[in-house]
Amino acid sequence: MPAHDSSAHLITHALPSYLNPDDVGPWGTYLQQVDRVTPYLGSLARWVETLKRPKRILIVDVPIEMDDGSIAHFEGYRVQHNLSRGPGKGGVRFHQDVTLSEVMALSAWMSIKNAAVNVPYGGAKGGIRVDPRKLSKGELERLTRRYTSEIGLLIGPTKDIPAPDVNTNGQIMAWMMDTYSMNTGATATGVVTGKPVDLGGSLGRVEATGRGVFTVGVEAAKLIGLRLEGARIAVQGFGNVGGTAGKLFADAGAKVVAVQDHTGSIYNAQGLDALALQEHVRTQGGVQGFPGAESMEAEAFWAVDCDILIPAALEGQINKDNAQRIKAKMVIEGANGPTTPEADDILHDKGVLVLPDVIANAGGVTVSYFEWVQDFSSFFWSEDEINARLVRIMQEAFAGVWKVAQENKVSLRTATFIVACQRILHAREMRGLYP
Ligand SMILES: NC(=O)C1=CN([C@@H]2O[C@H](COP(=O)(O)OP(=O)(O)OC[C@H]3O[C@@H](n4cnc5c(N)ncnc54)[C@H](O)[C@@H]3O)[C@@H](O)[C@H]2O)C=CC1
Ligand SMILES: O=C(O)CCC(=O)C(=O)O
Repeated sequence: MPAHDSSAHLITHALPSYLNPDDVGPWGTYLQQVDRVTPYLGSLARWVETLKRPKRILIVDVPIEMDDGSIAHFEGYRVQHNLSRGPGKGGVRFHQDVTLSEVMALSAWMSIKNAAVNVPYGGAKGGIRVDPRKLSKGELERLTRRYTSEIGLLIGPTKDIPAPDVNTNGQIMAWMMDTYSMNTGATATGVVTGKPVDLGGSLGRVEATGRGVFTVGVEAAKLIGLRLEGARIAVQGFGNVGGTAGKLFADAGAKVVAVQDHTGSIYNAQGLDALALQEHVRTQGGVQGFPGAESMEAEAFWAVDCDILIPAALEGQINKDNAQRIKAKMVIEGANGPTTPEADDILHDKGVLVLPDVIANAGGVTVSYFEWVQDFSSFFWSEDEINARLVRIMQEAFAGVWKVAQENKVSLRTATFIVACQRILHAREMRGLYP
């Protein structure tokens, strides 16, 4: 039901019909997170409604010719949640379960994340409801190009800059950059990030999100006295984010004991060879059948004996049904929105430290920012320089959030929202409302 301002003011807060305040999916999770931060926003709280309404939502029909000559239609989205701090920024997801509610939530978490690490962007996200594994390479390219043209009125190097997310990669970004450039008549490398290095991509971007997850994990482990040497790690999702994070923790002396992905769940108490597992996933499409591991039931994964749990797949994976069984001392959210608010409370009561997505997985967009800056200046940095700057930004942002959490006696998630929402709403207040 739309909420009306019952006062005598002319202005109402009636919600647009497409926004459901009782959403039980990712958007609902995000709304609850905003409600939790509102008491800490002081006078900026009067602007908080801005965060509950995406600025722009574009829904597009994406028709393509399939290899068999038939015409298939796919539903695509680009949502710009908030543009107060700069152009929209956020990835594009190709997945069979993509919904508008999900893309809205993902775009909102981008606004929070970009403000939390202080990169000069608003938040945006896109997606197509499609299982890309069912498409040929030609169909995938046609889908990507048609989608890029359809959202072409919103994106651009100074307007909104897409990047990879689930099931999208450097090749998809190359097609997006090429399509946008052809449509506008000039090569525009800065229209997307996460491109191949030969096309204006940045060294270190592929590993950046996982490296950021590792960096905040190391910082938090020091703060709670958790030794990484020999620490047992469980990872859900062994793609770009989970695979890199797992490998970096293993390189630091930890043991990756359990991994779950869309093909199955595997376990080895002595530790899995993370590099070999990455290669297995690359060639076999998933963790199933990895030599030297036993398979386990999907539900048993959540109760596995471990010190650190890294959800790095999809939203809502840690919920009221499995949170109680989690044995880890620390959860590092590589995925966006992997923990529901009920599960957050259960983990808090159990004394499990949760490093929230909006800071823990911000390494990807941080190096995307570096890529965008390098594209504008056509001057490219070394990988060492990129990694050093990434680690510094992640460490400083995390230390700031930790301090706010201690001072206000709130979770790291609410602390990150406090820092980020203050930045976003202060920018809104300073810019004002009128052209
Ligand atoms: N790629 C990036 O730079 C960033 C990604 N993220 C988030 O990290 C998460 C993973 O993204 P990527 O690694 O980029 O995607 P990816 O496509 O490389 O990997 C996704 C992984 O999730 C697994 N997965 C999918 N459905 C699953 C299910 N039902 N159960 C268990 N596992 C499942 C897949 O098997 C795969 O291992 C997403 O939530 C994404 O939004 C966050 C920040 C940046
Ligand atoms: O690199 C980017 O611009 C955004 C990556 C992304 O989609 C995310 O952080 O969730």
